[in-house]
Amino acid sequence: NEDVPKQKFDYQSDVTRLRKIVINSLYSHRDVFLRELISNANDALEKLRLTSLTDKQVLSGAEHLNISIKAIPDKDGFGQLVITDTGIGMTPEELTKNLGTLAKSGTSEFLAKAENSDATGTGNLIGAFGLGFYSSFLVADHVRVASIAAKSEKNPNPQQYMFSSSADESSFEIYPDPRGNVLGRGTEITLFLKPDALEYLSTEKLEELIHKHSSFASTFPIYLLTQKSIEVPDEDAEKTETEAPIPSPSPESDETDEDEAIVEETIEEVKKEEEPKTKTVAVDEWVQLNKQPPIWMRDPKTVTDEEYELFYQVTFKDNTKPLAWYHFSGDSGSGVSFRAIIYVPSFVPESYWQAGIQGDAKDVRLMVKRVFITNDLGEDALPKWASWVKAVVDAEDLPLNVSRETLQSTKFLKQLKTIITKRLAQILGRVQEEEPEKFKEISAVYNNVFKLGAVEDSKSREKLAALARFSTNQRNSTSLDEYLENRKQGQKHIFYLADMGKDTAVLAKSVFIEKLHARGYEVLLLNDPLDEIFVQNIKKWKAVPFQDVAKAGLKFGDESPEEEKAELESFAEQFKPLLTWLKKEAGELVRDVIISNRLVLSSCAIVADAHGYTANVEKLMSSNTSQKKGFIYEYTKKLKYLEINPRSPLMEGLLRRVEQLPTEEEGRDLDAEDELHEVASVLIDGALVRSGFEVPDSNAFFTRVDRILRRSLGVSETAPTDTRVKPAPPVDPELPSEEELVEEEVPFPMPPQQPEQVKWEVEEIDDDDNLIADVKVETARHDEL
Ligand SMILES: Nc1ncnc2c1ncn2[C@@H]1O[C@H](COP(=O)(O)OP(=O)(O)OP(=O)(O)O)[C@@H](O)[C@H]1O
Repeated sequence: NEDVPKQKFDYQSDVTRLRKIVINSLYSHRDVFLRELISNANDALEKLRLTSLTDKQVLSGAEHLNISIKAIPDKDGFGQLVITDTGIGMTPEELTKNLGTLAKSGTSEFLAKAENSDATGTGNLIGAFGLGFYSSFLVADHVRVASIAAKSEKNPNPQQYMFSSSADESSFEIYPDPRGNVLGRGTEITLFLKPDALEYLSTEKLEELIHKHSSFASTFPIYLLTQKSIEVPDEDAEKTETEAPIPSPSPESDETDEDEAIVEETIEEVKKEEEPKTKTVAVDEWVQLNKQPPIWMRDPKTVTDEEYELFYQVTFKDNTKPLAWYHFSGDSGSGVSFRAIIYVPSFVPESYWQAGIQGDAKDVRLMVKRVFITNDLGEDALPKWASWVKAVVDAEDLPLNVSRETLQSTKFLKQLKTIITKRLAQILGRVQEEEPEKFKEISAVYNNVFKLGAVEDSKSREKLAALARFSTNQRNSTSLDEYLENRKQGQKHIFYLADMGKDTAVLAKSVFIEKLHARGYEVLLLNDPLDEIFVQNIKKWKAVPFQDVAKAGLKFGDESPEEEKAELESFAEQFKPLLTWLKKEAGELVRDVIISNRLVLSSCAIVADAHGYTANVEKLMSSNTSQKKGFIYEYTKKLKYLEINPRSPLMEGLLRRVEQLPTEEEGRDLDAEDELHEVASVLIDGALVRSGFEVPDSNAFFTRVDRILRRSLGVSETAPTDTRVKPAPPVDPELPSEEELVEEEVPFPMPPQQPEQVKWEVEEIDDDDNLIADVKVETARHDEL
């Protein structure tokens, strides 16, 4: 062993940091190591199986595809745990690169968070990050990885190499395995267990862990070496103590029965040769732990909620529980039958909203006859709204050697897109109807996704818009259907007010809805940028059009036109001098000044023309700088009215003052004119602000407000403010030292508690959403396009 030339490598610094976190703060999570190693073994086997579809020679070296786990206690009470797979294996270069560096996205962000949080916090973080191979150091103070890559054209003569590292070293060694190519193909990980981790030598403990966390992790058999006592003839005792071979059947065959046959046969033979004189000996036996067929192949009635959850967590490496799921089988219409489980995760990753409009679905695991093919269905495999979905789909009839490229052009993939989006909308609709409390949790996460989907996906528009929830002036959450149930007689519109970024409590007090609110009408209060886009795309719900209440032309639906007209005309006549004067004062800012029919409390407001921009749309447009410059934008921006409330004492007072202004040139009172000029200016700017618009020059506005305040306080309007300040010190040519730059540490804010799980029973529904009970899954769960 010592003669072999060993090459020493330093770990990449991120790996050193990660190993430190693992070793220092994750004691209570150390069970995860086994799950992580089994998951890596499974990935390696899947890679091998996929490669073998196009290059058969990779299969040489080891006959079967499996994972085996063996505990080896030693005489001093310590011991090793060995996890072996016959997967794709690693070349010495791959050992160095894969195990010595961290190539995950978000690594430094994760490390910084983990280093700043306590053990529990770190535990939560790992679930999202995945420690992978490094979790070995939770239980082992020394790890050895022997690996031999699969034979290929590029590597026709692979050699078995060893990676060796201690938990407390910042370097690792790579060298040819002194035992030679004993593995044939694949990877063997030997954990030299820490003195306080010897519980992992117990087969009961290992069995329990694998059942709990990993029985769904692989479609390949997972074997555990166990010991059982049998009676044997005295002289045969020596023979039976040798280790049994792993009874790996091919995963495509009916493995369960064959396995049992092998074990029983051995016992039978032993029994046949039984002599009267026997003794009890321990024999090694490889027991397959994941004998059940994969979960998606089982009858949904036999799968428990816990099994669905665990399968989700293991398969998609998410330690939170899914909010809902749906398990079904169907026929793609082009003759491909399949089984699938679709999950609604408990969160939408932040990157979802940051990424472009293309739905980059990374978590639809497509299999063909249990063989994993890909989880990359291409960029437009799903509409953006559904691209967060996590699903497994197992197709029966696609050609097995379908490559990713040819796959993308198959009809099946297009149909899969329709199947998944349709089913997803269906699951969500059903939770909404049948489990309102659970739907609340889903809504808290996905409300904007529903709105986005209604805009983007015309096929699912109705279903998704029905799921969207809105705040109103009367309640926190309503669907469009519930809104219509509350519609008043004669009301011909769904009223909404949109102002992105504003709190709904503030919107509820908006000048635009004061009359609607006072009269008891319900108004949707929209404060997300998506909302405006949503209503403009949807336009109507159940034939009732949306009406932006910040626009001219608001109708309640119960007006008597004659009376209203007469009243407005009489006010217009009475306020004519003020309207004319204000129009001159407002200049270019508005098209006209008119008597308002919508104000109750406020004195005035700026209302957009039916074709103009409301404050919200103006904000949306101005965030897009290219649109800002156009002539149409500038023109449309001016399509505004200043509405005044004829019942407001302020307006009445202003009318009187305007009427008192001498019209003749010689009698002009310039001071009074200036003062009124200022009042008008503050009034118009105030109306803009109150209506959500930006004031053209906010400095000038506040200088005027300042002057009016001084006047009302009796302070001199012209007295200057003391504007002296201490000047900055002279230029410093030196950079500040590190001590000078040290800032107070801000503790890392912990994420909120996970929402409670939503249980979902799998039931059969047909395309008209009717429930079909008690029909066998093979025939009943059917998806047709
Ligand atoms: N048993 C194995 N057989 C072949 N390659 C392996 C095996 N275990 C690990 N590797 C390689 O080492 C790399 C690093 O493994 P590690 O577990 O640290 O991260 P990961 O598997 O990529 O991520 P995660 O485990 O979080 O999903 C893997 O991507 C894989 O290429």
